[in-house]
Amino acid sequence: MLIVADENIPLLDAFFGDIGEIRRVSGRTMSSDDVKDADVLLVRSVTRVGSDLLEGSRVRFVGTATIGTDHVDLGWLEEKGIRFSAAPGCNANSVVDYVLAVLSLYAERRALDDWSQLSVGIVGVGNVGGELAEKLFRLGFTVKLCDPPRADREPESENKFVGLDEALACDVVSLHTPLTRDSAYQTYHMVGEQQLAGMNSEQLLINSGRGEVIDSAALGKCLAGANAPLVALDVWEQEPRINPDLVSKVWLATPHIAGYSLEGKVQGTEMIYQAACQFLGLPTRKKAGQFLPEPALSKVSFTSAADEHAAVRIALRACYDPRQDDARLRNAMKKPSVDDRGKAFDSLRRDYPVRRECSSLKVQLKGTSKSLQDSFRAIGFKLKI
Ligand SMILES: NC(=O)c1ccc[n+]([C@@H]2O[C@H](COP(=O)([O-])OP(=O)(O)OC[C@H]3O[C@@H](n4cnc5c(N)ncnc54)[C@H](O)[C@@H]3O)[C@@H](O)[C@H]2O)c1
Ligand SMILES: O=C(O)[C@H](O)[C@H](O)COP(=O)(O)O
Repeated sequence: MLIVADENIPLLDAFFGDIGEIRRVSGRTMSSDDVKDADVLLVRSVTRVGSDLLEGSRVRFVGTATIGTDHVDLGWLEEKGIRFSAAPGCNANSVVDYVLAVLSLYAERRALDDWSQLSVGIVGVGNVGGELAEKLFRLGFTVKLCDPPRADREPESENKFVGLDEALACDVVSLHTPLTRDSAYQTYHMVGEQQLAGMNSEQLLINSGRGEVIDSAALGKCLAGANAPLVALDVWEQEPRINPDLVSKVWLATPHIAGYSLEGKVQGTEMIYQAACQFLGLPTRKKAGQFLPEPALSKVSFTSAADEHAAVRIALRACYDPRQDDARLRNAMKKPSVDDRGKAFDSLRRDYPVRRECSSLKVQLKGTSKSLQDSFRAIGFKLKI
């Protein structure tokens, strides 16, 4: 059996080595020639999967080790009887760590001692947005949830959801929808000129869903004005050839790595391994946990944290600080040509340093209050008291 796989999928040999021969190819440039003899195709989000790639091939199973599926022509696969599986939720905790770290920096920028004074509008309340909401509720934030598909599906939860306008009026707005172009709830350019015009310089807009959910031309114009919101973008239109001018205008710019924790990536591989085994009628013998090493930073200690809010922010950013990724991306954007900048964007992602989730860090607390302990737990840290 031939398995053609994106070379950036971690632990291919460990999970798939005894199932078939593995051919690694570049996900970004994968061609129909690369896959024509394959039985199984394993991708991440940078490979467009549909008739152009697969017509005439032997592929019977396609797995994407990602949450998003906008790169896959699901209708065509179904029509051709090709089994498909994604990895829902695999890196949700990683994205939530990213958003919380951004929030902590924003609270400092606004000189807020207590970050939970901020209201947060979450647009798209699925695996990522739902996990974020849960953590923010536990931390005491005011949270507004916007998810029209769920609001329509769950009429009993009448007061649970708000409209987009109400979510966009919060201090912080975080986008977590899939990219869709042909549904009643289309998200392509969902945040455009009109929505941005309603925001102001006291607000923060975060996008770690898909770049095309924001109209970046409208965003560029808005950011040239005096009353624009602060913006943190992890995802961009036209990746990897993103607009350097937009990078220079946003507050935090990262190269689509919000979901790039080691846990998130390995769980993505594990989930498509499980689905492939089920399709092939094979037993599943391997688990992500077998392959996750002890984190290099496994413990931080606080003895009587005088400033409890600062303690939470310190621990959070000991795990993940988006400013390092921001600096790397800004540096990559100094390359003179579009091609070189695109390559640099992809290199930052391919050579991404090992990053562990907050849940991998043990926080040792001595003489600290119950409310501080609750905050650490809400974020997902393990506690030693
Ligand atoms: N930056 C990253 O590294 C990264 C990592 C993981 C996922 N993502 C992106 O985030 C997206 C969301 O991930 P998820 O795991 O929460 O997906 P999910 O499918 O679990 O949830 C998405 C939610 O968005 C809602 N939604 C759909 N259309 C909407 C609309 N028009 N307005 C408001 N809500 C709408 C859906 O009803 C659903 O509840 C993924 O599709 C992916 O594109 C990015
Ligand atoms: O959809 C996802 O899971 C994320 O966007 C994921 O982190 C994308 O990573 P990539 O496939 O581009 O490596």
